[in-house]
Amino acid sequence: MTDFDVRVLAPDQLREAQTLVRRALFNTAPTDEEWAGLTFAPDRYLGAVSDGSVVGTTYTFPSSIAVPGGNVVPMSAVSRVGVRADHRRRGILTELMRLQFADARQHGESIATLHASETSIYSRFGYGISTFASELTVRRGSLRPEVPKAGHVRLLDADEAIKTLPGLYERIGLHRPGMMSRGADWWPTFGRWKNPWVVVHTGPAGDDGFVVYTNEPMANADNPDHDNRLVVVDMHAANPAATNGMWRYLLGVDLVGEIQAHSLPTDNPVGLLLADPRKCRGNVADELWVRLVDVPDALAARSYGDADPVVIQVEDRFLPENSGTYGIASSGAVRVTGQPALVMDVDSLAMIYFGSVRPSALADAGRVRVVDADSVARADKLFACEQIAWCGTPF
Ligand SMILES: CC(=O)SCCNC(=O)CCNC(=O)[C@H](O)C(C)(C)COP(=O)(O)OP(=O)(O)OC[C@H]1O[C@@H](n2cnc3c(N)ncnc32)[C@H](O)[C@@H]1OP(=O)(O)O
Repeated sequence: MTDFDVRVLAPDQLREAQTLVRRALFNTAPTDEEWAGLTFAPDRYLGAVSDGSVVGTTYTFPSSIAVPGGNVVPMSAVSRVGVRADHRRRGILTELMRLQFADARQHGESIATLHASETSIYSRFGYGISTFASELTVRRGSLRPEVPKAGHVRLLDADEAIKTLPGLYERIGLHRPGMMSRGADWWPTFGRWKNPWVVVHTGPAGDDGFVVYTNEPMANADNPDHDNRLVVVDMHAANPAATNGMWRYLLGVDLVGEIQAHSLPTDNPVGLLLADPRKCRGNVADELWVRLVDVPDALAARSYGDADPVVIQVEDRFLPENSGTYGIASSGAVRVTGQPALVMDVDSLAMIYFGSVRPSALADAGRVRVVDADSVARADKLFACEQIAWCGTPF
């Protein structure tokens, strides 16, 4: 017996919902000005309501995501998950997740993704870490002289930026698995960055990259220079020359003590561009958490490497209709009957889906049960992906 109902929130409940989620994340409630700038995909803000008050929320906007092999498939981009502090641990998020997956299926979205505030929340609902990103800090770095120079950069003001970037992002394209479309539901959230600097790179074929960064003063009693920290929050490039050009620009900005870059692809070239690679320190963090909401559809959407087939058994306690055996072959993936060679939970399947983690690594870690030892190397080849997956879009 629960004392709450989960449902699609009505438009007049959205500000209460937005206030709840901001406060759940220890942020302030939206001001009138902030609220006026927010838009939401219709009927995708879900809530738990108790005694007439919104006590839990989750939202999704429809997007699409590139999967290995180049297909781009409908995807639920999940955010704004929060339960009021006095209503936690009584199953509200669990029921919201159940409703959200049903809603995703109704919209034909076989994949759901999110960025997690904590790693302890989402595995139980079948999400696994599917892409990773580099977080870098460059302290007083300089570019190696031989880095090729081609093209130029220009600074945009806020109005120019919002006119230019949507088209430029589309032109750059979803060229890695894990990259997602940024439609009309994403671009209004660009306002999350206060006073951003926006720089566009132009190469021989036109605009081909952009970087968005903010700055924070670093000066203090021990550091009286007017140094700033540049915080790169969004950076995309169509080609290496654009990446080089934007790093050339960033490293050349005056009054900068350090550059922090969030969420770069793990194969970013920054260390290779620097005269002293040790000026660049960083770590790799979990980026996109993925839920295969409709496992047969999601498995059929991606391509596979060249190896003899493997039968896997998927166990999905939260959405049992996904549980079953699947034949994975270089020609595709379908439901089959028969003995599995590998057995895994659906969150582990999400981890190997974009090729960021190898099945053998999960087997070594005890997360994939191996029935047929010969199948592990074949599964590695089938799920491998030449390009390193990366999303690169915060939401
Ligand atoms: C994509 C995003 O928006 S990320 C932002 C996520 N939101 C936040 O971090 C805001 C602060 N946290 C919250 O609002 C809440 O704690 C939530 C939303 C994470 C969880 O909501 P709840 O309604 O308490 O979750 P619910 O009661 O359904 O919990 C289900 C299970 O998950 C566990 N669980 C839930 N949250 C956590 C957590 N943060 N850490 C560890 N375990 C958790 C519960 O203990 C429970 O386990 P059980 O089934 O073994 O009993």
